[in-house]
Amino acid sequence: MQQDATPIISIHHLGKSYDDKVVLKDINLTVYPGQVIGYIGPNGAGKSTTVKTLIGLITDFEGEVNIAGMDLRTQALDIKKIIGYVPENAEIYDVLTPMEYLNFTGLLYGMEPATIEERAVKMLTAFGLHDNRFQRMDTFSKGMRQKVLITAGLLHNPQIVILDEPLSGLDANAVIIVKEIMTLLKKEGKTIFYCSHMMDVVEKVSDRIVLLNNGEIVANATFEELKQSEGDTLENIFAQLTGKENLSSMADEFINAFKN
Ligand SMILES: Nc1ncnc2c1ncn2[C@@H]1O[C@H](COP(=O)(O)OP(=O)(O)OP(=O)(O)O)[C@@H](O)[C@H]1O
Repeated sequence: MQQDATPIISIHHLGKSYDDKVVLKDINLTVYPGQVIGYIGPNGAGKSTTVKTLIGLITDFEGEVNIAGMDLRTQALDIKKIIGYVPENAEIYDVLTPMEYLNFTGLLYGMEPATIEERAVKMLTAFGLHDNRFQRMDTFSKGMRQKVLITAGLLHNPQIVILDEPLSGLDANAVIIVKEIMTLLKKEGKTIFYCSHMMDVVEKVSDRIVLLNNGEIVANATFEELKQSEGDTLENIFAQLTGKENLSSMADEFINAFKN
């Protein structure tokens, strides 16, 4: 798709270690404008580390990252302006109300207060939080907080949207809304980098699936291409490529712990 366009994200030989533990090894990835990348991998594979690098939180990486023609090492602040990031878990300022929090976030992005107000009300209403918009968030459920985080990540209408397990804690209706939001953002030409363990959603929304295992990319293809070479469902492909084909015997082993 759009192979002749200029890439919006180019990652060359990205590496990252925590002390002497190597977490990302020679990651090479090219993402074109308007693509939805499903970035998947087992727990601890290095997905969040990749994302934290792309959004400029991790600076001591090896290799080169270029985003929208800007070098991540020297132009991180400009890059941050065009990225929207929704983390899986965040320390939300829960003594604030959603409107206060979104106002704070929007102002950090240099948005006009009137635009923040208008957009925040519309987005919160779409998520069913209109009546909660002036309540302190310390009483909110995980899903309600997640809805506020998603709103905060998208408020400035970013060109690139990075979602790290955004569906965490959301109820079934909210999952449908977020999937639909992703589809609409894609239609608007946004580039989406989507990390998730929810294989059914990744399978449906991604143009390209990138599978990370032990800090290395072990697959980078469309779902159709993966199906032809690796298996019928993304769950099976995932198990095959991450060397975990004996999942039921692992479950047996777990339950056997109760037996003498
Ligand atoms: N701040 C840190 N200091 C030391 N090690 C870390 C740190 N953050 C992550 N790691 C390690 O790096 C590896 C990759 O972690 P990362 O969070 O990127 O994985 P992930 O693929 O996002 O996993 P999950 O699916 O469980 O969220 C793990 O072994 C983790 O223990």
